[in-house]
Parts: sequence; C-alpha cells; structure tokens
Amino acid sequence: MATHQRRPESEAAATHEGAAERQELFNRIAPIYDKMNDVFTLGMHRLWKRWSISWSGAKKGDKVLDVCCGSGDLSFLLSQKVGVSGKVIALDFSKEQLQIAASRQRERSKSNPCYKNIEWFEGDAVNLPFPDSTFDAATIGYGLRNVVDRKKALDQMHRVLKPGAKLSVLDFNKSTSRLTSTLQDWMIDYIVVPVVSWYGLTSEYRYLKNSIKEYLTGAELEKLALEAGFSEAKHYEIAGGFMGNLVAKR
Ligand SMILES: C/C(=C\Cc1cc(O)c2ccccc2c1O)CCC[C@H](C)CCC[C@H](C)CCCC(C)C
Ligand SMILES: C[S@@+](CC[C@H](N)C(=O)[O-])C[C@H]1O[C@@H](n2cnc3c(N)ncnc32)[C@H](O)[C@@H]1O
Repeated sequence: MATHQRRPESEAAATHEGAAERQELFNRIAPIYDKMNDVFTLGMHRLWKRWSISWSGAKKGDKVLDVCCGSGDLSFLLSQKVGVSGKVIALDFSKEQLQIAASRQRERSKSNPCYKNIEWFEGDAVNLPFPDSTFDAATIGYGLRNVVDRKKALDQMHRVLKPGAKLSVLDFNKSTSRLTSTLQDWMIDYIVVPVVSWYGLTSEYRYLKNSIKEYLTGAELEKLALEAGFSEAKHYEIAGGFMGNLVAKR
C-alpha cells in the first residue's frame, strides 16, 4: 500500500504546496501577522508599501483592486489615495485575514470616513470575480509569491485592468546576490523563526524562507508579466535588495 512520506522540514514550502494549505497557513498566522511585520522590519514594510502604491499610479476618484489584501495594509493606503470619490476592492481567500481587515476598517472609519470606500471580497486570485477592464490600478503585496499558479493570477489581473492601467507587485526579492540571499535566510532562521516559535508558528515562517527560494527573480517576473500580456514590465529592487517591486502596464 502506498504510504505518504512526510517531507523533511527543510522542504517547508513543499508541505504548504497546495492553495488549501497556504489558505490555512494565513488563517493561522493572522493574529500575529501585522505585529511580526512591524517587529522584524522595524516598521519599514509600511514605507515599502507606500512606494508600491505610488508605483501603481492610483489617484483620486479611481476604482482600484488590491489582490491578496490580507489584513488590508495596501487596501488602506489605496483608500487614502483614491479618496471618498474612489473605490477600493480588496480580495483574499483567508477568512481570518479578511476579518482582521474589516475590523481595522471599522476602527479607522470612526476617525476617517474615507476608509468606508473599501469593499472586502473573499475569493481566489486565480479566478477574480470581476469583469474585464474594470480597474484603474491594481496592487498585490506579498501575495504573488504565495499564489500557486502565478501566471494565472497575472492573467487575471491583466484581464480586469483597464488598458494603460498599472499593476504593482510588491514582494521579497529573490536576489541573484549570494550575500543577500544568505542574509535573508540567516535572518529568518536565527531571528524570525525563534521569535515566532513562542507562538507555535515555526513551520509557517519556515515556509516564508522556502517560498522566497521558490519565487522568481526580477528578470523572471518581468518575463512572466509580458507573457501575461502586459505591454511593459519593470522590476525595482528596494530595501537593499531584500525586497522588490514589479510595475507592469496593461
Ligand atoms: C511584510 C513582510 C512580509 C509579509 C509576509 C509574507 C509572507 O509570504 C509570509 C509567509 C509566511 C509567514 C509570514 C509572511 C509574511 O509576514 C516583510 C518582512 C516581514 C518578515 C516576517 C521579516 C523577514 C526578515 C527579512 C528576511 C529581512 C528584513 C528586511 C530588512 C529589515 C531590510
Ligand atoms: C503575506 S500576506 C500579504 C497581505 C497584504 N497584501 C500585505 O501586504 O500585508 C499574503 C496574502 O495572500 C493571500 N493569498 C495567498 N494565495 C491566495 C490566492 N490564491 N487567492 C487569494 N488570496 C491569496 C493570503 O491569504 C494572505 O492573506
């Protein structure tokens, strides 16, 4: 009888290879996700997200899409950018992440009604429930690397963008520099994982390391975006090469 050998810990990403496993992973880490991002980047991830929004070209009155919105960091920045006359559609397949996003929206809307322009959707990035040519801009922050079928997600984002609109893809940079990738691994192994072990989330953050290894380089992301039909694609390295942002024009 065939037995399913459990993969060694070193292939943590492989044990989260399916979409359902990743969906559960993000449900599990939702309670500490935002806090850990602030702690481990000393809040700098918020700056990188602001840059990503700027690269999207979103402006006042636009209707924009945030794919893999999670707890809503990019959605809230887009909300401020498009203002009360604009609309933000934010999609994720993690119920837990979306619950945190909606709770944050309720809280923030008390002091700034602008945030009421965000609408949350539970859905899959590879099957966006929106018509063609709907959005003036789109973002996907730390999401594309986690989507199993990245090409399909890019095809979908291309489809729902208006001609000439931009997609901004913020994520880790799969660096071609051995020093940078070694430093990334070291920080996750010796700083991130020991801390999150206090919350019993070791394998979830070990997945992070392997997902970066299995990601695409900047040049490969540019190529994939062009294959998805985008007319232009440019990848920018930020944060000393630890992170990167792809800007693709429809
Ligand atoms: C906002 C950040 C990461 C979001 C994020 C994305 C994922 O795919 C995950 C998967 C599984 C668990 C967690 C995440 C996740 O949080 C950016 C940094 C947050 C990281 C937790 C910190 C990792 C340290 C980096 C290797 C180096 C930090 C950069 C330096 C400060 C310039
Ligand atoms: C690391 S979080 C990023 C959240 C947010 N964009 C940010 O920048 O903090 C990745 C998010 O992608 C979502 N995700 C991964 N694969 C997805 C898919 N196929 N469809 C929809 N959401 C997905 C996860 O549920 C998770 O909330």
